[in-house]
Amino acid sequence: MLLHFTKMHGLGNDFMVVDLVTQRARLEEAQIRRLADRRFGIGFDQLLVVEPPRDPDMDFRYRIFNADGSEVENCGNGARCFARFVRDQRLTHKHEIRVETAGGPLTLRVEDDGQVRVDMGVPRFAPEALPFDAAEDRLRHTLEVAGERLEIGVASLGNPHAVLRVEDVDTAPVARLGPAIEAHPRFPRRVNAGFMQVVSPHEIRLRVYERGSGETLACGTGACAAVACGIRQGLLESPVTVHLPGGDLRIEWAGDDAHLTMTGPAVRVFDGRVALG
Ligand SMILES: N[C@H](CCC[C@H](N)C(=O)O)C(=O)O
Repeated sequence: MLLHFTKMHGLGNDFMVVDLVTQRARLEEAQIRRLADRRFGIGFDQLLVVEPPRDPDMDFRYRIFNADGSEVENCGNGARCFARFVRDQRLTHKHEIRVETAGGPLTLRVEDDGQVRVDMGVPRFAPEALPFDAAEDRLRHTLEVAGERLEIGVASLGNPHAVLRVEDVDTAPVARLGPAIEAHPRFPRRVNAGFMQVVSPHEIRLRVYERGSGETLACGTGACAAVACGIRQGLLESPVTVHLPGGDLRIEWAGDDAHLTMTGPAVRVFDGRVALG
């Protein structure tokens, strides 16, 4: 069968987006890995799947698969592309779209200027929310990794994030420490590893080594996690502009039990069809 898809990106974090509302297909883990391959397949950081909702209060079910085939709880850049896609495909005419994810509900709002604003819910820091093996919630945890003793913040945006403050993201040891943090045994479901440089209380630079995909040009939930940890640690104040290699995101969070919002672009690149072997 031929599966119709759309290639999209959020600040260079790129996606294959598939409508399984009007199409039917079963995508196995090995197939997803093949499709994700940038030489033998279509190539993407994540596969985003649009399905009918299971919860009648929601408009869609939003499923996310990393390039390694693992299904995950959330994808922030993907959420913005999801909102553009379902409107472009006329699966909805709403400007405010409620979606259910494995990590909880999200509200996506397509703004008049074409940017998309996502209500990411309340960031959580308790170790069990990630999960992370630690005795209690702390602003910073000590992590022994690759022969080094690091001080990290941890946060869940539905998916797990470790955030390491660095002096300069350009010289940060992302290639060496990223995989070691991702696979650290204290993160039973692995973790996304963010490297955050504080420019000012309202501005950071960030690189993210993503769980299941490696370093990407941008990570939406990673930007949210870095800002949430930075605000908690007293380093940052809302709103914060996050400069990622692929571009900028605006993150707002009033702290405590307030919902955190992320605003940024969503770009459609091309439509295609692929034979599912
Ligand atoms: N690699 C992430 C999923 C994609 C997150 C990222 N692309 C975003 O924009 O939030 C994880 O395994 O939790």
